[in-house]
Amino acid sequence: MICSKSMPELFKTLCEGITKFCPNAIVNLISNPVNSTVPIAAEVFKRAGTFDPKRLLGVTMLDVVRANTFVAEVLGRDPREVDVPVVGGHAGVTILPLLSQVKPTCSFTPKEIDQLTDRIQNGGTEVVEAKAGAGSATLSMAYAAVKFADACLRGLRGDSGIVECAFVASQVTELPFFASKVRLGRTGAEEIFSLGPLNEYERAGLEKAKKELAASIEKGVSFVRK
Ligand SMILES: NC(=O)c1ccc[n+]([C@@H]2O[C@H](COP(=O)([O-])OP(=O)(O)OC[C@H]3O[C@@H](n4cnc5c(N)ncnc54)[C@H](O)[C@@H]3O)[C@@H](O)[C@H]2O)c1
Ligand SMILES: O=C(O)C[C@H](O)C(=O)O
Repeated sequence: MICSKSMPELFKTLCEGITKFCPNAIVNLISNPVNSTVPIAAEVFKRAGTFDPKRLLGVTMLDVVRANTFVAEVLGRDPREVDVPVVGGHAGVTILPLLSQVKPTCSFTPKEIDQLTDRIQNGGTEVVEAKAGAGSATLSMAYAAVKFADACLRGLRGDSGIVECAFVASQVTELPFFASKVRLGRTGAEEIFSLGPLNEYERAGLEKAKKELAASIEKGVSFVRK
C-alpha cells in the first residue's frame, strides 16, 4: 500500500496499529531515524496505555556488526571472535563504540582509535552516499535485523545470557532513551547494563553523543505531542 502521509506520520500510524493488533509484541524498531522513531513509538504506546519499556527496542545491531568487522580487520581476526560494545544511539556521533572494552582484550594507537571511531560512526552514511539515492544498507541491515530478532527470540524461549546492544528506555544516563548492552529474556529487555569504565576519549564522545541524542529524542516526543 502506498500512502500519502509523511514518513513520521506513516510511522506513527504503524505504531497505532501495533497498539491495536499486537499490544504485547516485543517491537524491534529499525526504521530511521531510530534516535527519534523509538521515542515516537513510546509516546504512541503511552497514549494507548500499552507502553512497556522492556518491549520496545531500537535496533542498533548494525553498528555492532560494523564495529566488530572494522576492529577485526585491524586485529587480523575473524569478526565473529570480536565483541565491541556500541552505545548511545544510531546516527553519527551518537554511535559510540567503546574500544576500551573490546573482547578479546586489546589496545589501539590513538590514530587507530580515531579512524575506527570515525568509520563506525559514519558507516551508514558511507553506504547511503555510495548508493547515491538508491537507498541505504540493505543486506547488512537485513543481517543485523535477523541477528537481533534471533537474539530476542532466544530470550523469549528462555535461553540464558542473551546480551546485545539496543536503544531502549533507560536510566543509564540522564536521557530517557539510550543504547547500551541489555539482557534479553522472556519479557524483552529484562536488564539494562551500565556503560562500565570509560576512558577520557570515550567520556568526551559520550558528552557529544548525549547532546545530539537529547535533541533527536525531543524531536520524536514533540512530534507526537504537538
Ligand atoms: N537501523 C538500521 O540499522 C538501519 C540500517 C539501514 C536502513 N535503515 C532504515 O530502514 C528503512 C528502510 O531502508 P531502505 O534502504 O530499505 O529504504 P528503501 O527506500 O529501499 O525502502 C523503503 C520502502 O518504503 C516504501 N515507502 C516509502 N514511502 C512510503 C509510503 N508513504 N507508504 C508506503 N510505503 C512507502 C518504499 O516504496 C520502499 O519499498 C529506512 O528508514 C532506513 O533509514 C535502518
Ligand atoms: O539509513 C541510513 O541513513 C543509514 C543506516 O541507518 C545504516 O546504518 O546503514
